[in-house]
Amino acid sequence: MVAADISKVYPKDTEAPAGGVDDMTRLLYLHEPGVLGNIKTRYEHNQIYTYAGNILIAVNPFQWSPYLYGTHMMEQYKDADLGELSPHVFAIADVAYRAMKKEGKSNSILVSGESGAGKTETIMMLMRYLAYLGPRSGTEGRTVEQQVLESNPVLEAFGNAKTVRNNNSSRFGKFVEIQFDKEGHISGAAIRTYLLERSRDKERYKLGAGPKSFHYLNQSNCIEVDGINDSQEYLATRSAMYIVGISEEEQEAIFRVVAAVLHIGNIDFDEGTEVDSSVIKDDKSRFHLKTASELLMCDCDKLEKALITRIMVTREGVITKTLVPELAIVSRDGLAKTIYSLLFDWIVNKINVSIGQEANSTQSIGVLDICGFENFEVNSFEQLCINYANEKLQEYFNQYIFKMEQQEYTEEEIDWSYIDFVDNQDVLDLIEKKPGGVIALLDEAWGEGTL
Ligand SMILES: Nc1ncnc2c1ncn2[C@@H]1O[C@H](COP(=O)(O)OP(=O)(O)OP(=O)(O)O)[C@@H](O)[C@H]1O
Repeated sequence: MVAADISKVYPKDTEAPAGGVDDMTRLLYLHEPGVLGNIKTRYEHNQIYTYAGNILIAVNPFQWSPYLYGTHMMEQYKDADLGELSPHVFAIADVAYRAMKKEGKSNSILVSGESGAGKTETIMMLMRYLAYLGPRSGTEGRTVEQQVLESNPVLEAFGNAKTVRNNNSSRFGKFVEIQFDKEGHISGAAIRTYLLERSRDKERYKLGAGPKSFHYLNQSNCIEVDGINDSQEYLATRSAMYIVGISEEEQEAIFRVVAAVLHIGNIDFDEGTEVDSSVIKDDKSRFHLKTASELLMCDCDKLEKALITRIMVTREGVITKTLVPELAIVSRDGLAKTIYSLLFDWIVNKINVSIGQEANSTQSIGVLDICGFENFEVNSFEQLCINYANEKLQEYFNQYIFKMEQQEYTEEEIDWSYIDFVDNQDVLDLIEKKPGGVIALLDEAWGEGTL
């Protein structure tokens, strides 16, 4: 028996159906325990999807159910109104597709959730269903949906990493735009990526010493992952690269760049003889510097200079400043990250050329895959960017779901009780508002050369 203050107890709907309700708006009491309880009840009845109005909540079942996503299911959801059948990801795609056709306007579906929640799988289902609704007309061979799906292994090979939560976690945001012609048939697709997390936990590329010997790979002490066979993954990546049209020569260049990034990470510095300066630490570091420059086909001396100095543009003119070893490391890591993300952008561009983007497309359905909020023990600039992006999405959600709806009720003089929601305007002001906002402070630090 527990004694509790009545004001702190949430009421329970004693007459709620045993299997829960398929739309949260039908809950008698709409509070957090009620919402979570409903999701749990449904999950126990093998229902992983639940609506909250026109938003779909999905619980990752971690077990495959072919029945749930088969052609038979697709046939049922085609042209069915939202809410007519059990909640399903196909229903969301169907609404977006029909609205696009009816209004002749593009639509977007936002898929959000924390790492491992099932975003990537959900997006695959959305694409399969859209390809089912509007197959590309008059073309032979692979469908756009197939091509977009085939590009996944390549994107994953360069954009994913193992995290504590997910062995194959996407470390980038993705916006897949499926383009349609006037008849509603798929006419092309484009993949846009953003917010790539660039921090990453063999003889031709001088990688003989193995992953343990590379600073960028040995930080986590996790070199092998159960159930993942690196040589098989490598072969799969190579064949996926051929499929998306990356030639043998280009693949060779890609691996050269990746190897160069690893070698750059192993260049260490010592204090130089001049004040606030640094030099390449020893022969080992010099070997990595030389190998990196060979792989990148650039001048070794110029690469060295780029690492241990910084060029600053001031009102008085351009100044070359030497860097202390700690700052040379920052500059080294910055260079490695930039090279890696440019490589990733290049690969994405290559994939888009191969899929065939329609330049004059007027209607499309975009599917946005974005990591949910992140809060690690040590958070970096990348977490700030991800969390800021999520705050912006939350603002959009608040704007559309709460503020506008409530405004409409007021205007139409409908009797309603105000729903309390957490307005995140303060957080956004903190980041955006000038002066004093985080962005303004970062700008200033950048200008002064302290960043
Ligand atoms: N609808 C589903 N049915 C069955 N299994 C699923 C489903 N959704 C996700 N999973 C399982 O959960 C795993 C993680 O899902 P997924 O990779 O889609 O997560 P994510 O949200 O994209 O993660 P991250 O943000 O870290 O990339 C998948 O590899 C798959 O095994």
